[in-house]
Amino acid sequence: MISLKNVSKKFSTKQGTIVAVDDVNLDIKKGEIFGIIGYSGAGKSTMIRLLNGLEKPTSGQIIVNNKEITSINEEKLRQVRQKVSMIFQHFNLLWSRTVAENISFPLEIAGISKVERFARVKELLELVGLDGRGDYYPSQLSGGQKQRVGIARALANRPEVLLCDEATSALDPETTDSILDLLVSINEKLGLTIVLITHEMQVIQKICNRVAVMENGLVVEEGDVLEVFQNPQQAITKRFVSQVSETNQAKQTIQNLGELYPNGKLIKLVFVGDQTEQPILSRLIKQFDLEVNIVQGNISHTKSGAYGTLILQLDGDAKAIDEGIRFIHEQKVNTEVINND
Ligand SMILES: Nc1ncnc2c1ncn2[C@@H]1O[C@H](COP(=O)(O)OP(=O)(O)OP(=O)(O)O)[C@@H](O)[C@H]1O
Repeated sequence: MISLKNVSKKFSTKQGTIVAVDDVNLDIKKGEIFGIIGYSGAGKSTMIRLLNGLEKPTSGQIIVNNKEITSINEEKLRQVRQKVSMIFQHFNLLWSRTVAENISFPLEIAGISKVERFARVKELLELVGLDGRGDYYPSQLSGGQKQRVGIARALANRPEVLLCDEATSALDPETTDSILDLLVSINEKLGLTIVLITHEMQVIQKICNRVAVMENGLVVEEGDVLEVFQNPQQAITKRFVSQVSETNQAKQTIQNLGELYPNGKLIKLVFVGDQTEQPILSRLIKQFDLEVNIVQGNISHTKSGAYGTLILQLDGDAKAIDEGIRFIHEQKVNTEVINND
């Protein structure tokens, strides 16, 4: 659906050249929800602007829907862009127009007749859960409802790709969840390809099939969300994953336990899918002469399956601890010793 081949984007500034996107290769498949995560300045906005043709790459190729958008003329680019829509962090609604008129706006530009526009707006209001709100003004709506208008407007011309630019960053957690649910439902109902940029791993965890992690313009890690959660490779990815799997309180507990039990070992187990149902812990306690304290445990649900972490403190003699850890390894559970103190 979308392919980036050795794409770089450089900006010349008074301070010198900034490489906002650095030799990126990506393939985004039709119908998937693909997330791009990174901290501020990583290059996410530039990436999304490259995908909708608002920026031209300094080098490399971008293929959207079988069209190489870096070399086509303005007219052809406009045709491709009609199939690529976007929603924004601050909604970008027209405040002097009603909800229905906002949604209708791209249809007017496309020259759709009034009767057809009316029918399509009605359909879209239902799709995004805003039935009966067509005559409201944006200022009369909550943040989540404003984003629903943004989504309806973006879908008006039946795009094939929806780009989401930090679409839930201005919303509270509960509203974020409802907007993410809506994105999943339209992805499934309409077969729409969704590309989102975010700095929140919760968003990736909840709705994405695959993720690319960006740092300093580079895609430093990419893969299936469940795999990335299970086995993050880069330091930055580990930080993002821990945003979801470890609370600050638990980090504090780990530190405290490290001080309280200087001879023990703290280990983190990562379970995926069926492993979350195995009685590994009870077998560990029965088979080895170990004191086992549970420091923290949770199960997160990603779009592709369950993922759980369990932090244990193992106390006993060094041999028993090593054997216990070896036993867990043998169960093919990803194990990491957090401290050796
Ligand atoms: N038009 C521009 N001119 C000069 N530098 C730019 C321009 N656009 C982006 N940059 C620089 O490119 C780098 C990447 O910026 P970008 O906005 O893509 O990152 P980001 O990950 O989206 O961060 P944020 O979430 O803060 O927007 C930054 O160093 C930024 O200052």
